[in-house]
Amino acid sequence: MEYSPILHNLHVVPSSHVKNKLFVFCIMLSLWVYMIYCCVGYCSTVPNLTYRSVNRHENDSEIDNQDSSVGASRDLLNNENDLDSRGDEWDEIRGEAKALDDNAMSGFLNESESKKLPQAIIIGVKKGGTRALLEFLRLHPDIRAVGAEPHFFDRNYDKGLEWYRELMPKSSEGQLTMEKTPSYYVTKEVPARIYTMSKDTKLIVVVRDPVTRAISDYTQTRSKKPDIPSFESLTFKNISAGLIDTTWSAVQIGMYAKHLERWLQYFPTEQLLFVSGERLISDPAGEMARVQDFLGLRRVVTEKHFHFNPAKGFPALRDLRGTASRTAWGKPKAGPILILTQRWSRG
Ligand SMILES: Nc1ncnc2c1ncn2[C@@H]1O[C@H](COP(=O)(O)OS(=O)(=O)O)[C@@H](OP(=O)(O)O)[C@H]1O
Repeated sequence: MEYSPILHNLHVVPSSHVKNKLFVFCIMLSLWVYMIYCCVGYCSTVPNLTYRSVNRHENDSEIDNQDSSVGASRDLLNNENDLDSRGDEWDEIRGEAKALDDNAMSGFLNESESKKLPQAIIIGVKKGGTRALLEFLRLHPDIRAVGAEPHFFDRNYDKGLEWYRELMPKSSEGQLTMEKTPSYYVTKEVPARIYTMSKDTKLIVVVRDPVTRAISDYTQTRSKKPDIPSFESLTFKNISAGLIDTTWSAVQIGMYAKHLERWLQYFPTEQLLFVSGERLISDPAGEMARVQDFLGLRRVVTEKHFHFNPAKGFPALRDLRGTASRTAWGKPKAGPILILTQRWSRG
């Protein structure tokens, strides 16, 4: 057959044209898939952010409301809107890790991670040292914890378990998901609700001398509302007779044994761990060893993570930048050990 330019055009030129089109189509398809993936990753971070802002707003308006946790008690100390902001303060210290948590690409890099309901919860007590304990635990590579207080089992239960799960950070198999909400311990509905979620939930209570706890609670409120009555007048019905007003919430929260009875109706003692708020200050590594044992974790958080700051009188977190765990997050190994001092204000 003779060479024909017409035939050549019919067979060769159209096929290379189709190839070009296919090539462009593939590139566009890949770009679309990538963009959709990024959007999905971004959206998964949105509920957390939304919750934080909504929660703050709710707390602002609740500041003068009765605290349902202690029933009909007199409550002049409901200033829990402070709690999340202190969480943010700690988050600044852990800024690097938090930024990675919120990064949509971290999900892309580790598809085996998912959000899970907490297997362990710090349930109390308010002003016991719960924030410090949670932040110490967040140093552990096998723990993923939400920084803000979800208040799911006391204030947001009607939102449902899916809502609660969405608040949790992603975790991989073998990692424990945790949260802390100190008002759970004194709220009568909470033990049954946690039991309904999972009867195997591990429960941690940070307790502290009830009198210093009450003073800490009161001091925090007075820094916001200087006009409240004196501590003595709120504590005593009759100061000369030494008669204490047990209807005051600051006193009620400190009646640890009374609240414990409710918990023991649902959970065996082995599932509850009482942590000493005092020892979290005097011997944080020792107390952390107990907590890690209770949670069935390796003792990773040890003396080397703490630095005692004599000026503040509190242990501060030591940021071990450059350790193996940091390099696991893709950070450079070089760099000096930084000692980060935590600014703690009373109240
Ligand atoms: N390492 C470390 N650093 C700073 N503070 C520490 C630490 N360990 C325990 N504490 C004590 O924690 C008290 C605050 O308790 P909470 O975090 O449970 O308060 S809150 O319920 O979340 O508002 C707080 O009480 P006050 O300082 O008396 O207010 C501290 O005494």
